[in-house]
Amino acid sequence: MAALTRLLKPSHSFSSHISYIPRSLSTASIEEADPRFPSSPFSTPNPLPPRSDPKDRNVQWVFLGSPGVGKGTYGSRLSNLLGVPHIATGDLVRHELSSSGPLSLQLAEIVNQGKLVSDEIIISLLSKRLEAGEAKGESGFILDGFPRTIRQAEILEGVTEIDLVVNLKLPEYVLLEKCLGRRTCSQCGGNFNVASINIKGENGNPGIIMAPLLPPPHCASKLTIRSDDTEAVVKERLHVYNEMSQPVEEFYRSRGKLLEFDLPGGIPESWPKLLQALNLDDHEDTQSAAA
Ligand SMILES: Nc1ncnc2c1ncn2[C@@H]1O[C@H](COP(=O)(O)OP(=O)(O)O)[C@@H](O)[C@H]1O
Repeated sequence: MAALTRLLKPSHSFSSHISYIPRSLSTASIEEADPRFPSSPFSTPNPLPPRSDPKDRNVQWVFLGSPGVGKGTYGSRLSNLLGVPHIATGDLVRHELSSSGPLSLQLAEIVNQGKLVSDEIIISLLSKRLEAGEAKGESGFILDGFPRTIRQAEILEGVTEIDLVVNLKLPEYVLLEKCLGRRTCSQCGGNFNVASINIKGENGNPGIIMAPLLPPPHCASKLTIRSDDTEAVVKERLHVYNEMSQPVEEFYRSRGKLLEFDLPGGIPESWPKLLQALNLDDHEDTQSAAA
């Protein structure tokens, strides 16, 4: 329980917000060095070695990347494949926003300006989510949208061992289009994207083609747009990412945990390559997951 005790020390500014750290975010493996990840800084992490069943892997992964890059898309696909929960702090924030709880007005103002919610609030929401998952017997996770500040990364580092951090990357001009094209079905919760991206390569920069991910007819009349997916707010979120979250990439790079992944295109092009980069292309489940 060493890590938990450390986190809950009265001197720690988060002590009043973290009432519980699930076992998966607490003790055991912290003190043991993980031989999969060499300690030398700037080394490229070696994703998990192939094993017979991806669901045995119980991963603790983080997805980093700018708004619109596809953290949710690929995080949730991998969560299905690996049988671990996909926990997106943006979803936790939106869930809180949609409730009439005391936090919702405060959160609406922050989110609709494209700013970051305070570390205290986000850790409190995440702790509650992990606690609920632990009670249901969840173990392992794919974290999406957390950590987003060095402070969040340090706190996470203090309580658990992150196996791998996947840094998804797309050129900035594509990110804006992708955010503005996002749609969610208010009935089934399905996520779609109406943006059609076809940028020719020039001046040594590669071109990129991303076909839209269109909703089926029964969702078409029920599509919603996130209130923070307006041009001005997306630009601010991209700016905030560069200022506050890009240093988190370096935090993990220097610990040898960062796997850089440049998306080569849309889902059909990117998903098989991502599986390959993660050593997950060896299992039959990947075929059905790709469908
Ligand atoms: N780890 C976090 N720290 C602070 N704020 C967060 C965090 N995760 C989500 N948020 C808040 O929720 C909003 C939506 O998050 P998310 O859905 O991850 O958006 P994005 O598309 O920008 O990656 C963010 O703009 C921010 O206000």
